[in-house]
Amino acid sequence: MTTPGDIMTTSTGTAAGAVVVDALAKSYGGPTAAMQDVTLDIAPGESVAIVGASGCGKSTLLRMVAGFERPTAGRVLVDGVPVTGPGPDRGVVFQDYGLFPWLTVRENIAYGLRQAGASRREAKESAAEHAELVGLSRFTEAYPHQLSGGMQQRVGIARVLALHPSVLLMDEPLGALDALTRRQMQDELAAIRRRVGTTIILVTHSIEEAVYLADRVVVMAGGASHGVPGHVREVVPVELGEHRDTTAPAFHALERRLETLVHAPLPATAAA
Ligand SMILES: Nc1ncnc2c1ncn2[C@@H]1O[C@H](COP(=O)(O)OP(=O)(O)OP(=O)(O)O)[C@@H](O)[C@H]1O
Repeated sequence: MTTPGDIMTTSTGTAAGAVVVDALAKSYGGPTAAMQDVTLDIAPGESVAIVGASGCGKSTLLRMVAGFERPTAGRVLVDGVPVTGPGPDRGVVFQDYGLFPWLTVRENIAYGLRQAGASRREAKESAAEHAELVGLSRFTEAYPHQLSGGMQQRVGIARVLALHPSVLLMDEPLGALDALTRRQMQDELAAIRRRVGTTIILVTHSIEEAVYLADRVVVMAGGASHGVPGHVREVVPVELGEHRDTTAPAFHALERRLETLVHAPLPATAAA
């Protein structure tokens, strides 16, 4: 079995985790499509945050990459392979941890591994390694209700990472946490990312979180309820190095630029 620090490769030996979103569209049948013509090229190991006003299609995009929903048009490719449904190459972390309350931390992390065919011993060892990766070595025998929200989400992340996805998809993973825990978990996510090197696509309402964690921030706009299909307004690179200081002037300047982009009005002609 691979360990948390291993770099994943495809069967051709190239680094895994390349995501191509190609002219993606989704309509739920209303007068305006939820999303239209969304194209993104995400490199292996890249961390991309998706931000935008409510209803612009962030979660819809993530669900289509996850394979939970089929696009109306366009396609998603992961390492060159079209996404036709959920798959082990993509791990999904949701806001509501989704842990089994009757299983311990170790059992929760091991569960997916056992389902994927790992032996009891392999699953146990890997669960212990991944509990350590997220700083929960001392809590492997605890049950979810004995843990704080932040700790439960760490279990949720460890459980997904134990399956060694080449792409980690996260929809507001820290949204249910208080501000202080959220900040700690952002540090944790940044550290995990440096260690594991998985491609990350993160949907967040927090511009600060996006600037803190991402290599690029995708700003989406529009949405069915705005009368304009959801679309990519701009993709902004975050060139602030590996260890970021949220109090630095350059950090604030980028936050302000992104806030302005997120809240910019839709073109009058398009919205008409
Ligand atoms: N299952 C569904 N059936 C019908 N409409 C849907 C469905 N899921 C999403 N939509 C619509 O698609 C649009 C995009 O929704 P989505 O949840 O992707 O937006 P979002 O940017 O993630 O929003 P938020 O920031 O509020 O979570 C919205 O207008 C929403 O009402």
